Amino acid sequence: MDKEDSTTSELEVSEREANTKPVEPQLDNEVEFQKPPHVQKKQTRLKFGDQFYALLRKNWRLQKRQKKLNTCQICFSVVILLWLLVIQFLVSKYLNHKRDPDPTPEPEPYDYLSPADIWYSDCPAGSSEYYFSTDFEKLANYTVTTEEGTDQNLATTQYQEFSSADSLDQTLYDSFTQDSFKPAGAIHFDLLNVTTGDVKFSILYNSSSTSTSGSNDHLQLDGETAFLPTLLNTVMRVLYQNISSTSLNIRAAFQKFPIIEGEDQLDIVAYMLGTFFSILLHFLLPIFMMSIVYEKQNNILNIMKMMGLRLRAYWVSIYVFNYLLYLLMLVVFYIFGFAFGFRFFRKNAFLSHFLLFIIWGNTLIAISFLFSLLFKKVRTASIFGYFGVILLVIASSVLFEQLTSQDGTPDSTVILVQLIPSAALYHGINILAMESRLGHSGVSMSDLKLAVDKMGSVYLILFIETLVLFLFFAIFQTSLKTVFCFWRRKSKSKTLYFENDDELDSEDLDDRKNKPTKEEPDDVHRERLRVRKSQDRIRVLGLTKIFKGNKHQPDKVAVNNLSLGISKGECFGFLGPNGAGKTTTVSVMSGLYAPTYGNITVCGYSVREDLGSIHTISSVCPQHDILWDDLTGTESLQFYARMHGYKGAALKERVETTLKQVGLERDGHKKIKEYSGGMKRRISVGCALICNPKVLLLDEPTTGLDPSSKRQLWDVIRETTKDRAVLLTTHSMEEAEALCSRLGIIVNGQLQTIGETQELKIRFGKGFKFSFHSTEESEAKVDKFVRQLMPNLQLLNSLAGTWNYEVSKEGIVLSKIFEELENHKKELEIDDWGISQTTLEEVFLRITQNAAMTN
Ligand SMILES: Nc1ncnc2c1ncn2[C@@H]1O[C@H](COP(=O)(O)OP(=O)(O)OP(=O)(O)O)[C@@H](O)[C@H]1O
Repeated sequence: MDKEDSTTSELEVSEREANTKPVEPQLDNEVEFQKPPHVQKKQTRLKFGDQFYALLRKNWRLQKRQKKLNTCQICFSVVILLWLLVIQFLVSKYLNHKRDPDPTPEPEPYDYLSPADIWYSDCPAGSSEYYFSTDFEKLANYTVTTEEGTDQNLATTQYQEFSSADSLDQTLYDSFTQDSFKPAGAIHFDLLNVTTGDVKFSILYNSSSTSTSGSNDHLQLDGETAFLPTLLNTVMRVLYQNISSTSLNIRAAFQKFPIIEGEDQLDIVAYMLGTFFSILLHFLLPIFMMSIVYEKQNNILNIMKMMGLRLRAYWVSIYVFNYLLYLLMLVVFYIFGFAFGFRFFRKNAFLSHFLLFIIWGNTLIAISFLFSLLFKKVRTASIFGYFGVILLVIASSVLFEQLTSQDGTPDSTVILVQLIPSAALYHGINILAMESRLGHSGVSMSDLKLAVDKMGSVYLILFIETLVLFLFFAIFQTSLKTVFCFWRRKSKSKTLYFENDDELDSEDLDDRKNKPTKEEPDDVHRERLRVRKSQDRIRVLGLTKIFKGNKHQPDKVAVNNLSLGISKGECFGFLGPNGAGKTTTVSVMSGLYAPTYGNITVCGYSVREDLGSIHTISSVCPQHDILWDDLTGTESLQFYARMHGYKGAALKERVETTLKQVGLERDGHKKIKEYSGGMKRRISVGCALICNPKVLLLDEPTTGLDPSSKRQLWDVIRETTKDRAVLLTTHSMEEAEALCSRLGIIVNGQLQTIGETQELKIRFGKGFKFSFHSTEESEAKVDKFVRQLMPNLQLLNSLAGTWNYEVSKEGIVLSKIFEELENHKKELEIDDWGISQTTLEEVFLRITQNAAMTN
């Protein structure tokens, strides 16, 4: 088995084992890492299922709290359906008219017909069924000669004959009142004299439809009569060819079929459904987009990634959750659609529209995923979403109608327009609306061939489009990035990335493109060499992070060849001015960014290869509070705990412990938006602590806190440092002094110094600060006295009787100074005096100023 295979199978086994318990790292030994990182057994990753479940619960909770939006969602469907109902009602009331029954409509006046009027050479041979009211059967046996001269028998046309005109009329009338077969037309002979050539007949036609199946309910007056030529042509051919008299005397009249009682309605709603249902079914698009963009805008997605979120779990959970929302909307849509009695729902087979809507739900989510990549702000996404949806629906329906309204529009054009998914949806709804409008019986799934002919292409097109949209999204979201990273790693790993630390020696540094631009300080260099051989929990090994620039901006080297190590039980203070590269280092450590060069190992796992393992043992508290306003403190903690595999009693206990740890046990039930700034900071630290990490990254955890909250949080950090490696970035020297055993100061991405706090003060402080306060008259005297006492004294400032000096360490004997000053205090009229060591703040300022001067 090769290395890759063995790693995979071990990973699978450990994932299976971890099914029943939260992911707990097993690394807490005295000697933590026996082997070089790249050959260690991989730690299990956070599980997809746990993350999926945590995300689903979180989304559900947030959705439940959006009461206004939920009500709006439900109401919108109902309002649209009600609106259509009102339109139909108004049209019925004011535009439709009642139809009185007429079982025997009067024929129009008879007229003489000449052959030129009735001879249709291209008339198809009729295969429809016709009714005849007289003894016409004998004519059927005569042959008909077509234009081309081939013989055609009238017998191919089915017919039924009746003994009288009345019985024919009655049968036709009944065929409309009962659900029986409906003929296309009938001939009612008043006179048929074969010998004299006198013929008089009425042609009865069903003006409601050209086909026999189209007039189930009642007759309509606007139908076409395309079948007439067939009928008439057949009869006339027979007459001309078989009546023996040379002078034909034909009189014919048209007569409508009998009319049954009813209403002639204009089914205006059927023509509006395409657009209105489309709007309704697009309505969730902006909501889907906004929820995705919200997490992007507030950096929540990035932080979740830093906390170990697997992108696949994230997108699958959004997909499933949004689809459930869509189904919920569909249920409301169906309930009211059926309740309001829309023909669309009643007449078409359920499967015909359900299938369309089910596929469209997927298409909608795919569109929302893709569009959400375009926006960074919720506001822009919502404006674009709402206006865009209406524009999209109207434009696609107008475009579809314009390009396909002509008779004989080629299929290719219809398919081409449907490349816009909204146009395909519009087309599908329109087909079903037209098939179920008044006078039509809807699409029936029992005639599968017909159903597939009508709707098959729409389903197929939407289905393919959905797959393509998801594919595009996957490419834009991940694949390209993965391919790019893989290619970069391949091409650079040889020279820039050292898998085995033993390969690194000082010469390697010079080989690197990111070699130090100037001689690096001794302490920094010593740390670089130390960390290579160390077993520290965090090992930063020659890390360089370069952000790619663009046309207007050059590349930005945020971190430059940084090496440092942090061991268990150590809280390392990472100091530096704004933009120094602290957050970038933390981000690389937690996997948000890949290192450009160099590497970081956490408990032996490399950020380049074992990020999944790193996320099970490390946690980060970001610089800004990234929490969901509508979740409570407890729910926020539950979310991160679930992501790390905690369930049931273990979850409850862990959340309670953490709430207590950060001093929020009484406020867990409050929503985050009701928290003060300090409480938010504490819950953020809680979110980082909830998974009991081996390595804790705290990025300015106390920024913006009042002194008392700050001290409370310090206690939490101090307590938690005991069995963890903690990296703390801060701008507060007081905080660094209170919490950190070692400090590193970074400026412009380069580590300037590293060491223990006290050591740095001694090293970088010029010595001591001396100050005194005296009466105005004696100031000069005291100044002269102290200058004699401490020859290296340098006046910093004098203000309102207080004089401040700096004095170097050389030649200073503190006990002698104390003695002399106390002895002469009264005589010199000194009210107060003091001597103190240089503060960390001064060290920091000195180092950053030096760095600025040398750069
Ligand atoms: N995604 C990014 N793209 C481009 N440049 C970036 C990006 N993130 C950070 N930078 C740049 O990298 C440099 C280091 O930024 P970083 O946020 O790490 O500094 P910092 O020390 O954390 O500062 P602060 O104390 O203000 O948080 C800055 O110049 C910043 O503008």
